[in-house]
Amino acid sequence: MKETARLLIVAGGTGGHISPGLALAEEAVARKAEVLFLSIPRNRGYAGFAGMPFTVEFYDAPALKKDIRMVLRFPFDFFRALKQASAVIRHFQPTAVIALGGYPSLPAAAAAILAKKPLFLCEQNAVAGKVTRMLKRFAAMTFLTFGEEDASSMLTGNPVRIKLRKRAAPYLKKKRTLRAHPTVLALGGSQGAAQLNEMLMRLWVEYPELAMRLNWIVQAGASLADELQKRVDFLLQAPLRKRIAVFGFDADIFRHFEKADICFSRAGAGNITEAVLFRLPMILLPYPFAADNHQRANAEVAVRSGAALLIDRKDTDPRELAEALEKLMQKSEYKKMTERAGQLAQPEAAGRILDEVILRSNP
Ligand SMILES: CC(=O)N[C@H]1[C@@H](OP(=O)(O)OP(=O)(O)OC[C@H]2O[C@@H](n3ccc(=O)[nH]c3=O)[C@H](O)[C@@H]2O)O[C@H](CO)[C@@H](O)[C@@H]1O
Repeated sequence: MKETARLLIVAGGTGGHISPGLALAEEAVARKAEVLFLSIPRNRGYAGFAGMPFTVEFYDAPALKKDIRMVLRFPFDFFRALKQASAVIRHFQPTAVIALGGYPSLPAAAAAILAKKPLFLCEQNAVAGKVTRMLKRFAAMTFLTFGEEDASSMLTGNPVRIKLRKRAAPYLKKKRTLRAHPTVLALGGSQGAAQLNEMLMRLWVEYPELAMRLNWIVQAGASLADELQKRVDFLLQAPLRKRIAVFGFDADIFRHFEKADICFSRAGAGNITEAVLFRLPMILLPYPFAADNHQRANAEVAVRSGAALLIDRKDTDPRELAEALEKLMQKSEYKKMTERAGQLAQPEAAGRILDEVILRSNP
């Protein structure tokens, strides 16, 4: 990369958008580019911003909600954010603007188009979000985590932070074999998932023999972990209790990936991207109310690749989970799925995206 590359990276909202944005920013700084990261005030306290080697600024991108007052105010709020983003662009003079999707990207992407700066989009999900659909035709390129490439999009995978790539590298290199007491890592996503917690609780109660053949690490969500722990303590016998570790949220989630043999999780793009980097076969329980049912579409990609089994239900019946676990505990099935998970991994996503951005924006 030439010294003059100046990248404006726009990401806000949940970790699922910000984290790949940070991965791109880190990679760009490692290549000696100048980076300005633009987010929204709600994310001011986001832990991942601490100690980053680039400036983070905030602007007031309005949310696209179905509330009548917000809809009426939207044009004014959007225009204010557009002016703020235009000022940032005038001042920083980026050679390219990379938007990570979601409403926090929209005014800055519009400002980039008006200022005739090359715009690049990253879409994390198998069903493109509203903002990606709106902006795609104006973008120099759209980078996809999942799905089919076309003339205006490239399948690169979802960028992951350098630290995670380093920690996952040994797992991606070596073959996994099924251990005598495999560890299931259950992930509810950044907020936790009550349905997933309850399905596990029922499995432990209704299938105690199966439960005793496994160890369990459960990321239950910050607001849900205490309740799950209380029920574990109250309802389960000591030998099974000892096999279960529950926590709410851990900024260092990767140490749990390092201990796991099987991943049972929601089908967020981040969860899937990270699990396959550790070659973990997955049992996916998509969040049924996600926009355009995108978690189901994400899960289907992993299932078609042979890296995951799907549980598509809104209730907490644990029968399919028990069946999926039994299937994964067959050595040949486990081996096949862990290999397929490794094939889905895209550890070089950030590098590939930056190569393309630099090439097409030609600083
Ligand atoms: C409910 C919903 O609509 N969720 C969406 C949201 O998910 P969300 O923002 O929750 O992000 P993902 O599910 O993609 O990833 C969760 C992230 O949280 C991290 N983590 C999780 C638990 C923990 O204890 N510590 C920790 O650091 C994981 O490492 C991962 O990076 O944005 C994603 C990207 O657009 C979408 O694919 C998801 O469908």
